[in-house]
Amino acid sequence: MAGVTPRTIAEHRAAVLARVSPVPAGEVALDDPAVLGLALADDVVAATAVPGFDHAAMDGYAVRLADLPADGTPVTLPVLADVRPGRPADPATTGTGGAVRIMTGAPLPAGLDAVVPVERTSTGRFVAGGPSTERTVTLARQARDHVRRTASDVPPGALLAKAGAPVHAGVVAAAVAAGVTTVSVRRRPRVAVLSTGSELVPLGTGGPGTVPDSNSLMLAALVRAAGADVVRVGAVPDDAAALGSVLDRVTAPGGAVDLVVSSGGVSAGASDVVREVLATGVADAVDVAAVAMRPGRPQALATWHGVPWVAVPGNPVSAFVSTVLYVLPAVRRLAGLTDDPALAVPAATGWTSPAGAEQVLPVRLGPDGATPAGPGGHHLSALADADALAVVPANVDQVRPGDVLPVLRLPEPR
Ligand SMILES: Nc1nc2c(c(=O)[nH]1)N[C@H]1C(S)=C(S)[C@@H](COP(=O)(O)OP(=O)(O)OC[C@H]3O[C@@H](n4cnc5c(N)ncnc54)[C@H](O)[C@@H]3O)O[C@H]1N2
Ligand code: MOO
Repeated sequence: MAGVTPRTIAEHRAAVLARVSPVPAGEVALDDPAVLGLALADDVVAATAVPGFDHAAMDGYAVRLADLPADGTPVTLPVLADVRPGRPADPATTGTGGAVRIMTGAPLPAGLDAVVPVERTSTGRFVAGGPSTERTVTLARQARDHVRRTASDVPPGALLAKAGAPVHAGVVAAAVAAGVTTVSVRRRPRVAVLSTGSELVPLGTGGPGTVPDSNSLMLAALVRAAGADVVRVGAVPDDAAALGSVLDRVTAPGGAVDLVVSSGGVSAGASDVVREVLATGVADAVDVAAVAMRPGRPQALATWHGVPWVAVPGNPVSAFVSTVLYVLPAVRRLAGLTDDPALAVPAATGWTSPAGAEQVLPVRLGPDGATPAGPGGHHLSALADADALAVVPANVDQVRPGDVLPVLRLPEPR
């Protein structure tokens, strides 16, 4: 692409991110499974304390420490009452000079301040479901009080999860326990995915000279894994009018996609339909770029009827790495998720890298670090074996074992 000064990966990513902003937020109940994976639009703060009341941490007998000799001498106490989880402590159990049979999680009766586990008492064990038959119990002071105190885990108002984090099982556990019922989350962004090329045919069809449209399925899988809902258009022929009408349709008001992603048609060929459509005047904010990276040099950005459009090159490995580098951060920003930082991972073996361009290499992560995936290099078979992409700086032409590289993990399938 003559006349275009190559930019860095970071520069192109910044250009992409400048075009997107988070989708709107709304309240969703924490018992709705659809909340899982969505980004928090606000911090989640504890509404109530955890625990909400002083309670027994063991099955046993609640006692008043003042009734037990400090030197550990056993005493025999009358069993005054029986308290169970889920009911408030009966004021009648607020006795002193006796022991109260108590089960784990039950509120500690007022005036009592420790629990002696049943196995350390003369009772030995409780019979499951059995009635309270003990009239007295012999027990001694223990080193620990086995009481979980109000707010000892979470004080009211404590920050449980930050805006930009995804709602996951741990967030649900902490928030629900702390009295939170709904969270403010952003809906999943909607992303239209299409590929361009007159040679492309849908899955399971084809003839001489045709190519299965793997990119639109691959793009859809990555975009979905990153948290978006995908509108997959599939392959569009190398025809500017056809591509223009597909873009008009997916960006029509009410159709409401938040982002369009296309593969192919961005280099200098006679049938490079994206380049052709970008020149028609319908597209705004057109940015045809060359990135000093291998693979994935030709890239383009535009806005179509107000919707941001990221165009990645058609070579399937180029399309894959470009999607991970540029499209997935855009999806995360639209979704309201905080940026996924690169890991710093040592190379487990050495490999060569082109001079003057950042190399984006599919790798496998293991205990010794990153190893080129599959047969190495930019092959589809490497993608099938990869769990991350390593980014080798432009000024490095030989990676040595132990060199620490930025590594982007591929998203888990959803
Ligand atoms: N004269 C130049 N030629 C090329 C340049 C250049 O700068 N000057 N750049 C090269 C680079 S780098 C790349 S990458 C490719 C990208 O070209 P396009 O984005 O226009 O991609 P296509 O030509 O449409 O396709 C390239 C290749 O990938 C196959 N392909 C495309 N789409 C799919 C799909 N959906 N599923 C499976 N395979 C697909 C396609 O059949 C081609 O083989 O341009 C270089 N050329
Ligand atoms: O850089 Mo192209 O993107 O060679 O494959």
